[in-house]
Amino acid sequence: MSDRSSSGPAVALVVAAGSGVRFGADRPKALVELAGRPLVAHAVAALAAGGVVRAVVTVPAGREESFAEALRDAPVPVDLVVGGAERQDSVRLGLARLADARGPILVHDAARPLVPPAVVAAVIDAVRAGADAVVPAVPVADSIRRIAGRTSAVVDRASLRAVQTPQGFAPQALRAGHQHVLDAGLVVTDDAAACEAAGHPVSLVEGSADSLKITTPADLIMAEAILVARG
Ligand SMILES: Nc1ccn([C@@H]2O[C@H](COP(=O)(O)OP(=O)(O)OP(=O)(O)O)[C@@H](O)[C@H]2O)c(=O)n1
Ligand SMILES: C[C@](O)(CO)[C@H](O)COP(=O)(O)O
Repeated sequence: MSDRSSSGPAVALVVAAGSGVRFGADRPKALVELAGRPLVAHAVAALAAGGVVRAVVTVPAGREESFAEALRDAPVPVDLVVGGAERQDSVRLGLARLADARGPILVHDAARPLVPPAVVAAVIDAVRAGADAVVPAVPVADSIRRIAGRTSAVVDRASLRAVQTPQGFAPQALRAGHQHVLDAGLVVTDDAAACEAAGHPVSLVEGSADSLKITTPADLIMAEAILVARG
């Protein structure tokens, strides 16, 4: 736990520099439109509605203009930073632009456009309350099996959670986590794992089924249905 995490406004690092190979669009996935608006614009608006006052967005090299256009009407100031080869590289590069951040830093996938503001606010509140690293998570719906050679073994899903973003951090914990990952040559799939590898505890708050990650075109259909249901 940290006692230095609440002394500034909450800011966001939105990772949007992926190409979206599994989605297979004619443009970077974060620029794909959901209800006529790019995913990255939905994501920034959702973070702002939850209490974030500024966003750094990582973008693919050479696509700065398209992203600036997509975020022209963003409700908070946005800085664009060219991302890296892997997600963790993009986070590290974006983090360098947030060297002055003193309050909670929320790292969010542009590919999760429909995170409810209440989840964003819960993450911010948990960091302000002193947590180093906070993850929104949801119970696992499927039965789970672990591969064991040529057979497999059931895993008790009651103790498992599926991890979402935005993940919230005390700034020094997030910086230490990504420095550790870089120094040790580790590969992590999310930022809580980076902090954990550096010795910081990770807290959970309740995530939301609405906050699905758009990975394939089928996910976009699901997101459209969620928007219709929201009215
Ligand atoms: N080098 C990378 C890779 C990913 N991301 C971002 O990290 C988030 C989660 O990644 P994912 O959904 O897997 O996106 P892609 O890497 O673009 O997808 P794919 O693996 O299908 O190419 C996305 O918002 C993506 O833009 C990033 O900023 N920089
Ligand atoms: C950060 C993340 O969305 C948490 O579930 C996930 O780890 C991203 O994984 P991906 O392989 O980059 O899609």
